[in-house]
Amino acid sequence: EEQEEDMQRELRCFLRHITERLYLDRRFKTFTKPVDTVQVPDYLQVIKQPMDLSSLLTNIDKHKYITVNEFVRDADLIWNNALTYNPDSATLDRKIRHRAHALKDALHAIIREHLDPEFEKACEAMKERR
Ligand SMILES: CC(=O)c1csc(NC(=O)C2C[NH2+]C2)n1
Repeated sequence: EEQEEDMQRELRCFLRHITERLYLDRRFKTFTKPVDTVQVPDYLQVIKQPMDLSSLLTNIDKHKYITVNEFVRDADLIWNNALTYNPDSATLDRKIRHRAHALKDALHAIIREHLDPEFEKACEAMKERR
């Protein structure tokens, strides 16, 4: 009903704020768009669930996430995929892994700083009711 729609609108606003903060951070430029599988042809053999910051924004606007936890599961794919695809000691791999860890830390710091646990509980309760 009405207050549930208000809560979901507030959730989408919160998730957009997080995603836009990360999108604007120059360290995370490599994570803003889907990996170009023409330039990186073996990417989809290695990574089964690609994710990126622009896709998160699209998903938010398509009402894919009704709890913060569902959003975090997709957001965690971004940096986890980068660790998986870049395991070597080569300089570029290490640079991307460093950025992946920075993305993980920034994502979870913003959530810890801004998320009211009672709000997430209310979203989870609504998910159970549906
Ligand atoms: C987004 C992401 O994880 C990504 C984009 S390119 C890349 N890695 C490379 O191009 C090579 C360095 N060893 C493979 N990783």
